[in-house]
Amino acid sequence: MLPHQQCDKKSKVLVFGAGNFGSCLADHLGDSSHIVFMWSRSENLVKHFNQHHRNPEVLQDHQFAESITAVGPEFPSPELVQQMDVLLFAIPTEGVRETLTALKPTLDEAKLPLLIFVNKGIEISTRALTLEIIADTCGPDIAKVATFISGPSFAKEIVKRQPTSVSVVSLSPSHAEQASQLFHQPWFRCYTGDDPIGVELAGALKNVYAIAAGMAAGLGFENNTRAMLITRGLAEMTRIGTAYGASPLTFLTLAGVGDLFLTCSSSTSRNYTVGYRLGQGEKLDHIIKTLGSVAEGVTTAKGLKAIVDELGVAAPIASGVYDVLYEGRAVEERANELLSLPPMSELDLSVEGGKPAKRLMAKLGLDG
Ligand SMILES: NC(=O)C1=CN([C@@H]2O[C@H](COP(=O)(O)OP(=O)(O)OC[C@H]3O[C@@H](n4cnc5c(N)ncnc54)[C@H](O)[C@@H]3O)[C@@H](O)[C@H]2O)C=CC1
Ligand SMILES: O=C(CO)COP(=O)(O)O
Repeated sequence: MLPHQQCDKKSKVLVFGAGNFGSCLADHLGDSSHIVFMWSRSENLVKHFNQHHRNPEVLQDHQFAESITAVGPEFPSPELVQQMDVLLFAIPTEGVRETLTALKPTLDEAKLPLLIFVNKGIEISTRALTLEIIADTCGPDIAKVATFISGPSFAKEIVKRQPTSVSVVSLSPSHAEQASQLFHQPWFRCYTGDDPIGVELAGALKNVYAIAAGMAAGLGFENNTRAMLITRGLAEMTRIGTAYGASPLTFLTLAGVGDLFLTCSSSTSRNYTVGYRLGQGEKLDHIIKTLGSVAEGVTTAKGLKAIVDELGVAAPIASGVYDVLYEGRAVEERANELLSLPPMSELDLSVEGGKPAKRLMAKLGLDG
């Protein structure tokens, strides 16, 4: 196992969310000698974690770094927040607006901590990416320096220090650089970039295609079908992203094809598992109740449908997933419809547009 490199500068980090990814990243930073607080809404989790340095709900076999203190269940106090160098948000996208709204009054803009987001989704009621949620709740100046980490990174492999790489992006290159310095380790390699819209879209959309890949496996289809779904899914993601206003190249990064490949090929993925169980004939409500963790692709499929309709781009796989999740269509029947589509050009990126990204950039006071 590669050793953790200790850092010269100890940062104080508050992690919002003590689920799989929040506790895994808290551990990652705690192990490199940062002082880490982890907020959970569960009183039992907070007590248990502080006594045993184990998370009773997720990653149960892992012994967590001693330098992590769980806090909660009350929302973190202004005194605690104001001491922090870094705030790391590891909660599902549906909880980000509520959390930032509660946090905003305590943020001191003159001494703003580094704000890092790792959620991968689209807010269902507004179709907003997290960049927009940040602008709405905290203002454009804070959104402009927010940083996003995304890429192929299963929590349960990170805690075992399996070599992993992620994209670290922000509209502000210096903030992406700071976040990269904070997280980078020989076994957790960080690559910086400046297309948060593309990275966010890639991270959210790959979950929908992971559901499709799981459905195909659940129906009994094998490797050729998975490769087809990954490749056509990538073409579809890139087409949607380009029409949205993101760079098509972003879909070739760790946050794009890297994460798509990972989650479409492994039953470790919750989204893949949701699809697999649907393909095997289970009902969505039952799957969600028994999954024990969030599968962001389920809500994202709904937000994505609205985005695709607005953009007017072809997204047959995402539409198929939406129809199964929300229109009560049978997986096999909908899959047969997809397979019966006429032949088409393989690389159709000739989409005009970029309106949603221009709208979002205008909200931030930046040219689209
Ligand atoms: N698990 C993984 O390997 C990875 C997960 N992610 C992303 O990280 C985000 C979190 O995922 P996980 O930790 O795996 O999910 P999880 O289901 O294991 O944990 C979610 C955590 O967020 C908390 N939470 C839920 N709603 C909340 C709200 N409204 N306000 C405050 N806290 C709330 C839950 O109590 C729980 O502590 C998701 O967007 C996921 O796509 C990203 C990369 C890898
Ligand atoms: O995003 C992930 C790994 O990069 C986790 O995927 P799931 O949410 O499908 O488990």
